[in-house]
Formats: sequence, structure tokens, C-alpha cells
Amino acid sequence: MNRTQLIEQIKRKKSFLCVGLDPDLKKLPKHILREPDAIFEFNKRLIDATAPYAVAYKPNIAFYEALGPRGWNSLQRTLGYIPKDCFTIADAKRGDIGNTSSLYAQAFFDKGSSGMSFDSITVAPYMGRDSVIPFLEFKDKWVILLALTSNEGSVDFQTMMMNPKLSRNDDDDFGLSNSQVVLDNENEYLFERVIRVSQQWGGNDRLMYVVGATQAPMLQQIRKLAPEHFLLIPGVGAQGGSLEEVCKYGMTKECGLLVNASRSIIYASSGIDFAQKAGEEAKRMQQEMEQQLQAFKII
Ligand SMILES: O=C(O)c1cc(=O)[nH]c(=O)n1[C@@H]1O[C@H](COP(=O)(O)O)[C@@H](O)[C@H]1O
Repeated sequence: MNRTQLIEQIKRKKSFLCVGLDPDLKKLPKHILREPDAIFEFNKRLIDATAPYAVAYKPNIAFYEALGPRGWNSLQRTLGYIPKDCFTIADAKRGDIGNTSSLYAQAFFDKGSSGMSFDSITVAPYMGRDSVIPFLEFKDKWVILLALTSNEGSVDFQTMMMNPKLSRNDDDDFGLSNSQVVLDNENEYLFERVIRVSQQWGGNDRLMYVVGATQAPMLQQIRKLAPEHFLLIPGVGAQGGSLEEVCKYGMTKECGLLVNASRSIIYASSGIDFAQKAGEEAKRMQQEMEQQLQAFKII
């Protein structure tokens, strides 16, 4: 799905909700566990119940690969079941040396090879440009780069101040010519450097950034660096982020947001009515999103 189609879907469904499909066998309703492919069955009913309100689905790959081949099989079936008008995100947080990244890209983008073709994948930027570009070499596919994440540990590295004058020693040999290292004199956080430099690798039609909803006030700063990029915003619901604040600081004239909720939707009930309750929670979020889209005159 391209950027224009994504924006059209947001306007049509009056929603920028991404449902996180993070099925944990320990939390699945008992009656679903009796099904031969319980994970797929769980997801299928969730998708049926939430599809009118969601523009994207984000299976977190950990919940599938932890189960070995049967987990991969459930993932593949789930992807095949997601309606074609929804944007799909493989939340895999990959990134490695170039030839390895190419194969990660193949795994999530090349249906002929792996049986799966997601629209996008989450990528960790730590290894730099040659770890990210192989994903962008796949035509029409998106990279969603981790920028400022929702978790406590985000302060360990992501909010470190970059000051080239203090941190750079000309005698250091990084195995790269200095001309390849992007330097400037501004102070900026590491996550800001990620957002700024990565824009040399792809445009806002192929690149998004992850920013946690728990970091909503920082969205003001982020919008100065990436005024039009779509941002994937996890961390509302179970992690306590506020949808209103996310919109206040992060909404653009084309919306520019995909807000993800996983546990608050998929485990809204652990009983026989889990899909109905998931649908109700997705609808509640969609209605809040519709109000925001109206307030920002997007619809
Ligand atoms: O990349 C992500 O999706 C992600 C980034 C981040 O900063 N924080 C974060 O929670 N996530 C993912 O978003 C989902 C959040 O789930 P809930 O907290 O249950 O809504 C999980 O799949 C996380 O792995």
C-alpha cells in the first residue's frame, strides 16, 4: 500500500487505528485453545471484529516465532486473512549487515520466497545505513525505523546528546572515511540524529518512524525534523499513553499517525465474548480518532 492509499483509507474509515496482533498462548481464551490452529483462529475472529475500525494490523513477530514452525504457519495464515485495504506491519525489529538484512527483507516482503508479503517492517537503526537500505530496495515496501521508543530503557541510548565536538576524536579509526560520517555542529539527541540522517536513505513515501505514545510531548520536536512522515505510535492502552496528547503534538494535515493498541484490544475480554469486546474497544478508539480528525479538519 502506498502513501496516497494509506491516507485515503484513513479518511474513508475515519480512523488511524493499528491493531497489534500479539497473541500470547498463556492469555488466549480457553475455548480458542481447543482449535487446531488456536493463534490463527484467535486472530481471525479479532480481525473480523475490528476490521471496520482499523486501517492497519501489526503482528509482533516474537509471538509467532516463539512457537517455531507452527507459529510461522499461523503468522502466514493471519497475513493472508488481513483485508487487502489494511496496511500490514511485520513488527520484527530487524537490521544487520547488508547481505543479512537483504534476507530479512526477503523473509517479510517476498511472497514467492517465504509465503509472506507485508507492506512494511520495523527496523532497528543501530547498525546504520547499509543495514536499513536493503529493506528499501524492495519496491513499494516501507521501513518503520525505531526512533524514540515507548519503554523505560529508551533513555539509555536514544536520548543521549550528540555533540560531535565532545565525542569525536580524530585519531579514532572507525574503519570508515570521515566523509561518510554525517557530522554537524548542532546538539541533538541520538534519536533525532536517526530521524535526520535516515531521511537521506528514503523519502516519506517509504519511511516511517516509531515514537512511543508515552513520549507524546517530544512529538513537537520530532515534527520539526519530520513534518510529514507517518509515525507509528505504540503505547496507548496497556502502556498508558494518551491518544489526545499524541494528536495534539503529532498530527499533520494528512494525519501522519498510525496509533497501535495491542493488549487493550485483543485481551479486552478473556471469555467467549473476546472478539465482541475487542470490536467494542476498537470502535471506541475509532470514535475518538474520528473526533480528532474532525478537529484537525482532515475529514
Ligand atoms: O515497534 C513497536 O511496535 C513498538 C515500539 C515501542 O516503542 N513500543 C512498543 O510497545 N512497541 C510494540 O507495540 C506493541 C504494544 O503493545 P501494547 O502495549 O499491548 O499495546 C508491542 O507489540 C510492542 O512490541
